[in-house]
Amino acid sequence: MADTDTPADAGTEFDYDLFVIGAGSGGVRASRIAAAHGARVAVAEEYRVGGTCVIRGCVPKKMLVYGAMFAEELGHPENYGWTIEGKTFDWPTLRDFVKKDVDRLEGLYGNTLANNKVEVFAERATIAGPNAVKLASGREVTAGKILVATGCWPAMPDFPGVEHCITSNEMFHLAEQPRRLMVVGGGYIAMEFAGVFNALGSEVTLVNRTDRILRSYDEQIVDRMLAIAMGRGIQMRMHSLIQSVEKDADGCLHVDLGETDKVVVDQVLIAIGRQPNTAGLGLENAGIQPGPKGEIPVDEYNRTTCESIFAVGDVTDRVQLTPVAIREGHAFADTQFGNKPRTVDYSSIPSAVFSQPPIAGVGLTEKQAREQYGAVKVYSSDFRPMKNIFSPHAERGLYKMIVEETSEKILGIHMIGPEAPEILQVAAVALKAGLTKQAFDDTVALHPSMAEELVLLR
Ligand SMILES: Cc1cc2nc3c(=O)[nH]c(=O)nc-3n(C[C@H](O)[C@H](O)[C@H](O)COP(=O)(O)OP(=O)(O)OC[C@H]3O[C@@H](n4cnc5c(N)ncnc54)[C@H](O)[C@@H]3O)c2cc1C
Ligand SMILES: NC(=O)c1ccc[n+]([C@@H]2O[C@H](COP(=O)([O-])OP(=O)(O)OC[C@H]3O[C@@H](n4cnc5c(N)ncnc54)[C@H](O)[C@@H]3O)[C@@H](O)[C@H]2O)c1
Repeated sequence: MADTDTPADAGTEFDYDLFVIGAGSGGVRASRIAAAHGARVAVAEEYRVGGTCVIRGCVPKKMLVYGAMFAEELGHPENYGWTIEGKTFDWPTLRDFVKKDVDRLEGLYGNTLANNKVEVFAERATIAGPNAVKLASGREVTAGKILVATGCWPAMPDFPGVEHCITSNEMFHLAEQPRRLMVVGGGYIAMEFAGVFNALGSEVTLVNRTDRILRSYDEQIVDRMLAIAMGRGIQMRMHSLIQSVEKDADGCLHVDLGETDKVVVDQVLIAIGRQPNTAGLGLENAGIQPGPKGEIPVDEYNRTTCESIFAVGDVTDRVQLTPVAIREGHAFADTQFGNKPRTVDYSSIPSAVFSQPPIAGVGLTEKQAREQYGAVKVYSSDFRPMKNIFSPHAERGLYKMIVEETSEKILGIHMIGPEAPEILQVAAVALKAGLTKQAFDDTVALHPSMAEELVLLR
């Protein structure tokens, strides 16, 4: 791996000091910060500035989640004293409202790059050599350093008729709301879209190859999630794999799950993970050997085996989350162009699944804590959130805190319930700061709130 303290290329030996491939979360942050440090920066984007998070990930997804939450509230207006005649839901209206905001954000990201004097090439770029980039237009440019921030792409299984299935990319552009939606996978994307479309009134079937979903989350929390999802009408087909999909003349999809019956749906969403975007990227032109999933191997300073080439974000297959890609891009720019060598701390990264209701967690799950520490203590609160009193669903929230047995140092916090991600973000500070359960006990409850359950854990 190359040195960390290589100074920015000040001369004009190259067209740019830095060429970034991919204007997503990691690439935009790296471009902006490197330019602020005085580097001459260009970035190439083959689709839309903003990348997955802004254009077809976190942001439009969260807006659809708000749509689902609104539908949920509208489902039981009478307890609030409202009578609403002629309620109807129009998917294209929600879809187009989300699209409009994505367009607005894309513009803001473009402005940020322009304001920082980052040159944007709206085209695909590939690596032509250690200091050379080839653009789709045929033009070749040179740079002192190249940063690969090309992200990931949805993985697709291989079965007859897979071409009739779609990925999360297409979910934001559907012409019609699917009356019957099949979701394949048991991860983030599967649970989030299953929750959204179930709340919007689609019949949702989730197909998962094992009996576990959301593997990185606390099992008890996930079990609660599964029970709630089934209670809300999501059909769970565990230990199932699609054998084939056939499309009939009406456009309906007949899905063979290898069982006696075929399930007929309007759309099949494949959400089985995302693979690094390195195919045809020209890594071989710089002697970089991708890893088994196609990822670019890097060290803690985001250095590849080629000393002028770096990589950040999903393409490195470390942690596929926006805030992590942003931190990596920032640390790279500070290290290489700001004379401030920095690495990213990957410990205790909080995360959430924006399902209905959401799940959030930080630190070790109960199982992981028992494996690592042997004896641990688990405090929990299993409660019916006051908000749910208005709802026909008698759903209960569950908060768990896992602590070291003797010191009671917090090892993990896990939650399911309304607004869990909002509450967990703050609780994660306590875990990161190395606090003990006593600090929570010492804090007076803020009543009435759901968050107060965290200082009342037993
Ligand atoms: C549906 C969905 C929901 C998500 N929700 C969340 C969430 O709630 N919270 C969260 O933290 N994370 C979420 N994520 C993950 C998050 O979006 C990614 O971790 C993050 O966007 C990674 O940033 P990146 O910079 O590595 O890559 P990206 O943001 O994917 O950016 C890569 C960019 O490179 C471009 N590109 C690729 N190859 C080339 C090339 N050769 N030339 C030019 N341009 C190229 C691509 O078009 C893309 O714009 C979600 C992802 C998806 C798919
Ligand atoms: N809220 C968030 O932060 C958020 C939301 C969406 C996506 N993301 C990021 O994007 C990544 C990708 O999301 P995802 O949901 O596609 O992946 P994931 O890794 O979360 O889940 C993939 C699921 O597909 C299953 N699977 C894998 N291969 C399979 C196969 N061949 N056949 C059937 N099932 C298979 C896995 O067992 C797993 O349940 C996530 O890992 C996450 O980092 C984050």
